[in-house]
Amino acid sequence: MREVTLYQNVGGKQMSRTFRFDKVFSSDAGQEKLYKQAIIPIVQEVMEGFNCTIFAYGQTGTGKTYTMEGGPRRSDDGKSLSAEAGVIPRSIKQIFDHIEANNTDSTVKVTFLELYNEELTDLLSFDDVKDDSKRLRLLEDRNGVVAQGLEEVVVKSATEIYQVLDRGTAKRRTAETLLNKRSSRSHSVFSITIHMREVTPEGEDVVKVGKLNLVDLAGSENISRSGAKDGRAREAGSINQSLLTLGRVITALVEHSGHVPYRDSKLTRLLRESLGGKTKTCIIATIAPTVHCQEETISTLDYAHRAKNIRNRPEVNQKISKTAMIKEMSSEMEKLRQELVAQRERNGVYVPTERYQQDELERVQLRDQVKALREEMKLEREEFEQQLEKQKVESERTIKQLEEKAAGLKTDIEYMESRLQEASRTIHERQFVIAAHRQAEEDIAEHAEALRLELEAAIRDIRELFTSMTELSGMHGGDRDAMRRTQQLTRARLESLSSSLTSAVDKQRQQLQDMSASLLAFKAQKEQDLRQLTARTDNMQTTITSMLSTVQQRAQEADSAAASVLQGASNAVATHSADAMAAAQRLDAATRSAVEALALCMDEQTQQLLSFAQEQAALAASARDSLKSNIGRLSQGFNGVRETACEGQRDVDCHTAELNNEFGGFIAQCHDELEREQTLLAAKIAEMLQAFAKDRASQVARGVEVLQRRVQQGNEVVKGRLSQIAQASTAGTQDAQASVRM
Ligand SMILES: Nc1ncnc2c1ncn2[C@@H]1O[C@H](COP(=O)(O)OP(=O)(O)OP(=O)(O)O)[C@@H](O)[C@H]1O
Repeated sequence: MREVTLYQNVGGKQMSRTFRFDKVFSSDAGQEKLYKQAIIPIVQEVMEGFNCTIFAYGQTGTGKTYTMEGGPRRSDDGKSLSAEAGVIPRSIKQIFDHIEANNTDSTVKVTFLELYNEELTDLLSFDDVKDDSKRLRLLEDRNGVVAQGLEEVVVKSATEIYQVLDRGTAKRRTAETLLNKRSSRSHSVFSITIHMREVTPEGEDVVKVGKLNLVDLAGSENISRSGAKDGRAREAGSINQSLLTLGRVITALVEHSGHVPYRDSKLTRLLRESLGGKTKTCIIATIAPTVHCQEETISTLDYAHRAKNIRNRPEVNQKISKTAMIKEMSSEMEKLRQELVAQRERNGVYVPTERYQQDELERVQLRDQVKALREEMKLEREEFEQQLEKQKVESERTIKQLEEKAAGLKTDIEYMESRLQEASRTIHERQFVIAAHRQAEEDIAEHAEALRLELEAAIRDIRELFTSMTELSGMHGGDRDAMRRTQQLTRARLESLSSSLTSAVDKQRQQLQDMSASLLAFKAQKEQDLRQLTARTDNMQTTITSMLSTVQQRAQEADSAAASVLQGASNAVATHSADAMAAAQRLDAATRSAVEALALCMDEQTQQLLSFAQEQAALAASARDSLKSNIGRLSQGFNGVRETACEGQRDVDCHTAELNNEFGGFIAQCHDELEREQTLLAAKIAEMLQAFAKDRASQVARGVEVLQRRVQQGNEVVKGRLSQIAQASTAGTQDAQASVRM
């Protein structure tokens, strides 16, 4: 079987994807089958002097560890391997079987390390797993990248190697109890190096070297799900870094990019030779054939499929002649001896000439690097200073603008205050006018009282007039004309009195109406003023709020820009310092001290930079704070003025309402009183006229009666006189006749 086909339901459509591999094993394929078909040829190549690497890659729980380590190692008989034994024990067995079968003179060395959080732990050392100082460092030597101080355990039999393996696994488990499920998130590399002695056809003794790396990678889903849980951010990030870099390295190798980012993670640095190098590499991709793991399965298959396209250039390791080997070992022994002597005497460390020269070369390179770093730092510092200067200028400009706006606001506030004063002056004036109106009202009331008195006096005069008229009428029965004139005169005076009273009332009403109208206009004016004041207040508040938010935003921007520049500088310095420190560790004590001095100098510069940046940040913060406090004060002042304005307005409203009430009552009262007085006056006048008319009629009737009586009396007198005259004339006639007769 060489294919994996994945069926997916995409938008209701059944789709399938097929991946081709060298070999595919179903879930029921046992450990033995996999080993026989896939691993045996690789281990054989190792025995031929090749370097080979076997990776287990896949989602957590899909069987990477099971494939590499397997279940119980021993079968029930305790001699052979169990059916569940994985790739590692089986490879060990194959190697030792081969050695024994060929009776090869050989040395087998094993190393076992774990990479967790970008930190290397030697699983075979007896150091405490919690001791951070015992973490391994990666160094590059002429054989490639090696973990400095990694314990290489020489083993003589498969049983011994199993014990070593168990020790490493136990140590890994101890670490796992410290951090739950650590194995899912760590990578482990178990390496077996075999030195095999051979005799060439020429009869030369040579040593053949083969190396097998067995790598159990962290769960691949950590790539996509990393960072999802807060507590694991850094840890997952590191796994990401290693797995992602592995992915990127694979992509770069497949696409034949110029740059392959091996140096971006410890895993890829460590396995550099296994990826696109001289090593033969096999990837075992483990998957879970369930629907809910579909996404991860596709990703794993994709990953493995891409990796399949990497073309390594396997080369058999150069065989070392026995003489060379002895020479190398002697020089190594000499080196160790010198080191031991130096250690004993504590007067330095022995360094072989070649190593010294290399170190010297590295020192020179490092010096150049440091110089370049200094230049870079200088440039960064200059750039940082320029940015700070720019920000300072910008902040100053902003502050100036804000100050200008604040000055504008102050002017506005002053203007508001003057408007307020004007309004309170107007209120006083209005109060004065109202007082004057009240005075006028009182005057009018007094005038009305005077008029009333005058009317009473006039009524009294009329009475007197009628009395005199009556007398006159008695005396002069024929003086009707005079009486009529008097009557007309009286009516005219009464009318003029009534009209003057009406005009006084009208005037008073008019004055009251004017006063009401002016009060209403005053109120409307004040309301409009208040509306304008409120609108301006709102505008000013909006402006202040927007100014505050702009200032805060600018300050935040300045802070974040400074922080990012600072962070960038710190990062650069940290990276450079870390690189410099790593390089320094490869040098001798003298070089190290020079580098340390340089590092110190860099630290100082960093400190200077940091303190400078902090100073600038503090300056920016204090400028921002003072600006904030200025604006706060202005805002407070403004609020105070607004409060005062509101209070003034409330007073105005209150006064206006009181005045309205007072005037309403007063006007109503005046109206009532006027109407009552008018009614009373009208009633009195009507009464007077009635009484006057009645009196006059009765007087006239009495006069007529008197006159009639007098006329009768006159008639009777006349009659009596006439009869007397007639009698007298009769008597005279008779006398005359008598005299005549006489
Ligand atoms: N082919 C298999 N046959 C029997 N059991 C298996 C097989 N594959 C995995 N298992 C079992 O499944 C469980 C998980 O497997 P394993 O620990 O090997 O997964 P893993 O991919 O290494 O997980 P992690 O990434 O967490 O280390 C173990 O209990 C293991 O014994």
